[in-house]
Amino acid sequence: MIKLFSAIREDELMSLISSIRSMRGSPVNMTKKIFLFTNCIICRSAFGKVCKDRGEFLTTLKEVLLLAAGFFMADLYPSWNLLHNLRGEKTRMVNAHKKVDAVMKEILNEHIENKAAGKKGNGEFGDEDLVDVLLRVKENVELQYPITNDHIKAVIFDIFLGGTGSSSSTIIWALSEMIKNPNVMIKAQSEGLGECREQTVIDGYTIPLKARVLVNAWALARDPESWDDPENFIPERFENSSIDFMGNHFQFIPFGSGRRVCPGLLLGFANVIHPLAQLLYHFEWELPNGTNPKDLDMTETHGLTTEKKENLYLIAIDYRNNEEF
Ligand code: HEM
Repeated sequence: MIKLFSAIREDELMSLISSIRSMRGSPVNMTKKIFLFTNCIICRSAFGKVCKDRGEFLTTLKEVLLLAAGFFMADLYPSWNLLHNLRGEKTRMVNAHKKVDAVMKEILNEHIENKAAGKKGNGEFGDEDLVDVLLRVKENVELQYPITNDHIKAVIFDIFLGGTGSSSSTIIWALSEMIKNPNVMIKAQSEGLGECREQTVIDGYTIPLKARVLVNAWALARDPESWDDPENFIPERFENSSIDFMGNHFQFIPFGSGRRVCPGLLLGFANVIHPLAQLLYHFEWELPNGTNPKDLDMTETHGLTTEKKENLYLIAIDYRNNEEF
């Protein structure tokens, strides 16, 4: 499946490289470009095409990413109704939900109509896409818990949400770290490139039934007991190391671990590694206005994915203009 989508990745990558090339040395808002890029890959892979009114929908998607994991007083005191809309969060959530639901409904209805008109599948290659498969399962398979259109809309949105920001912010952080650590960039370029089900006691702490447990993956990856010089970007630390990102080594779990491990792990990996390698292969990168890489703002935002707060603007210097992909 991941291989099947490689044609889509290549196509989007080619457009990305050409559009950066066309900027001819002017600053490029890489944050925006890469977010659109990963979203196109996800939409084309899962739903057969990019969605209509994409600009507005992506703004809503960003709002949802922020709202879904922001800090709200009402989470601490859920029975205090007054707190629920203290700073307008509830209104923002309801509005965002309405917009998202309208887009999901449109995707779903289009699939239902195409099916009724006899189309075999809505995938880019004429076969079934994810929504077609879910609709088929809904209609033809006897399930203990039948799925409804609302479930399908929720899955589509999960894919949008899980697949877009996660991959794009990984690329943006990797580019930003490499701008700050030019030796790593040069090296890379020269290489060519839960929820608790039963009461448990862990380490003397009682985890009550149904407690919401959040594993602090950020702290694990920065634990000086597991990592030398953990605050610094030293990708070489993974060379000749048995630790990988598949969820088996608890010092490093960027995709989570266990039964709730990221189901998009392989797709996410493919969506990050190849584009990043191509961006490094085709261009030299500089900060605009002669900014010193050491001064690049690396402030993080709070949200479902940890985005870089300030957009990353870069100047691409085209040094492989005529070479093939
Ligand atoms: C670099 C890219 C990605 C990263 C770093 C990432 C990371 C994660 C993490 C940390 C989780 C939580 C795991 C846990 O709770 O233990 C997760 C869950 C999830 N991810 Fe990803 N992800 C990426 C790409 C994707 C893609 C491409 C998709 C889908 C197309 C996706 C869909 C999901 C979904 C649906 C879940 C929820 C799974 C569940 O709760 O059962 N992710 N991801």
